[in-house]
Amino acid sequence: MALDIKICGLKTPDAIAAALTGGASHVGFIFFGKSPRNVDPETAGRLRTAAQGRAKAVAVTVDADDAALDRIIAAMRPDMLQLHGRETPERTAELKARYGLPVIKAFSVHDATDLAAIMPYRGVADRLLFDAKPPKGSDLPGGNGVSFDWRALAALDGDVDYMLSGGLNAGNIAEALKATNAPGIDISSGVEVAPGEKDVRLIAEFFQAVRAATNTMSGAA
Ligand SMILES: O=C(O)c1ccccc1NCC(=O)[C@H](O)[C@H](O)COP(=O)(O)O
Repeated sequence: MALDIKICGLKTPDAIAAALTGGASHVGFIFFGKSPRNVDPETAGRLRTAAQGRAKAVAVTVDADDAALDRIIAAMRPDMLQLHGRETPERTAELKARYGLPVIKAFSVHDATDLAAIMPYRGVADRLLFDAKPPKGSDLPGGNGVSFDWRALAALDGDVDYMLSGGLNAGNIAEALKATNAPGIDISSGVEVAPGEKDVRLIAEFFQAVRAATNTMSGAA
């Protein structure tokens, strides 16, 4: 099965073009005021057109209310919604029904005990995303550029569809894929030169590293 690759926190046409050229399956737009990657819905709506028919455009929100989500959905027309806050299973189901969109639910992980949190979301969220816990003092629930111990995911049932996230970069993606065999990966800070500033060269290098890693793994199988 092909590996899904989400480049998240995109804000410029150049960065989106680099993500699509590299072969991103998903491109993510952040709607969170405190984030250096925050975009307004209208800007995201213009930017996401480049991805039409090439990659899924994901709206990333954090405990957003209906009014904020209505505006995002109307202006951006996302293919998927990513819930990166404390949205309950009930709220997740409600949003899926309200917008008729597939939902990615994010979970923060430190060790295998954190995986118990996913149980009530199974059959509700379409996909899970495992991210590291934010460092102390961070204002951001995601996009912190920190990893968790990937061995925590060894306890997962084989049929859980998820994206591995948190502190990935060209230097560690081979090890991350080897440790987890994740069906999808998600990256933001690892392709930036400063918080919120994507770099087209780093994006290209990340895709190269992913290709090298997956070629090595398929050769070894
Ligand atoms: O990236 C942000 O600024 C952000 C802010 C608020 C909620 C979620 C956010 N990012 C969500 C993502 O999917 C990131 O790609 C993920 O957390 C990984 O980020 P990184 O560790 O920087 O690669």
